[in-house]
Amino acid sequence: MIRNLVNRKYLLGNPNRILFRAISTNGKLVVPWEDGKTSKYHGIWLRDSCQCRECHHPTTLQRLINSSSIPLDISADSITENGDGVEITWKGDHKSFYTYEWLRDHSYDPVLVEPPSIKEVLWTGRDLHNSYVKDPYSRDIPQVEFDEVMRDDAGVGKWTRKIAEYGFAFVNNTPVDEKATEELCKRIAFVRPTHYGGFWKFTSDMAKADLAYSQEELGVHTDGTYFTDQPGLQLFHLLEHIGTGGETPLVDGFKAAERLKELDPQAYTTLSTVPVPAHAAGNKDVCIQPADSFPILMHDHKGLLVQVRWNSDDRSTMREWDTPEQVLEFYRAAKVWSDILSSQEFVFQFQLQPGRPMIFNNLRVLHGRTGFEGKRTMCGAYINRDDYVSRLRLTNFGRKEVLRFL
Ligand SMILES: C[N+](C)(C)CCCC[C@H](N)C(=O)O
Ligand SMILES: O=C(O)CCC(=O)C(=O)O
Repeated sequence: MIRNLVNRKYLLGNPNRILFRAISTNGKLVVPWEDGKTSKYHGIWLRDSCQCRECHHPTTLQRLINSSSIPLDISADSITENGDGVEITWKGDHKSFYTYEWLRDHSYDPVLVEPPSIKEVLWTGRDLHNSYVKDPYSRDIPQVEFDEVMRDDAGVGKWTRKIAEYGFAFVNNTPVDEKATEELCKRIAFVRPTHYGGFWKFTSDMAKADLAYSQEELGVHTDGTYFTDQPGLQLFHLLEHIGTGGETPLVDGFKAAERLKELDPQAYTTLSTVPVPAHAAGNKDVCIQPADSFPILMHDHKGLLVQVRWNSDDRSTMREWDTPEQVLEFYRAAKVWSDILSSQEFVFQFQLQPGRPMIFNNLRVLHGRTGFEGKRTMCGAYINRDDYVSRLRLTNFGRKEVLRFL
């Protein structure tokens, strides 16, 4: 038993029981853990992952060695362990040291430790609507205070956590002006500039050739389906509306996709596979199209739904079909999806208020606008997904915890 490690939160292997075989083409480092699990590591992977100052820049955290210079069948001259980990002396005399904690965190055969994450709280419009109509400031509605967000990173952590859980959040008591709203956005990260500008203010004057700059109704959608890198967050702050209409419907796209999969698995598969082209071409100086046509429901390499890319207005004419039969199936599936998105059960609709901006995850939550009359002025911005998630993790888990899994 490793005395000083017994109370460590990682049940670590008894070093005398490292069943080490010479690291060669087939040899691996094998670490049996106290909890009965056993990790196996390839020699080239270990050498490539050496964390010493020659191989891994201590400040920039970048790799310094040329991975392709490592022999595929690299082997070790010796291996020793101390209470904290394992030292390997490679042929050619380079020494690498791997703490047991690092080995456990980075175990891949099998994966033993998952990085910290925030559990999503999926919702239907009905879940939120009933609370909202009783009290728009109900605890059921994700919201934070402007002052707490502006005050410190704990406030930013609370705000980003709400966005991660619910896909959106209001910010109460925000000064009704562009400057304060832009400063608010920057508490998460720099804004994402596009052909609409960086931090934007817009009204129904067709200043940009896009329906957002009109009084038209906009069905629920995600923005930027025509960008390869769809904007991650979007913030809207209604500065003024003298007139009627202009309500905001929101739908939790992940909850809607869950229902689609239950209701019509074939439709879910169709919308997860058929490539959908998109464009932004109203303004004379741009014709923006993504590097590829992407499906409406996008999954990560583990099959997890991570992005909803749906904007029927911005969808281009679809010319690329696997087979002619796919055409009718796509429109059938899109109708099932659209019916879910517009159903009373799934839509949470409210009127944006000056002083209460709303930010949302544009890769999950769909937004829209009912038609309106009168003078209506909005401001807001996009923020890149990766810049948001970086800020979310650092303010909620702390840098040390986040860096554990690089
Ligand atoms: C937000 N702002 C008014 C600046 C731009 C709106 C862009 C709307 C576009 N049809 C899309 O869905 O991406
Ligand atoms: O005007 C609004 O409330 C929203 C406009 C919109 O949907 C957009 O800018 O994407």
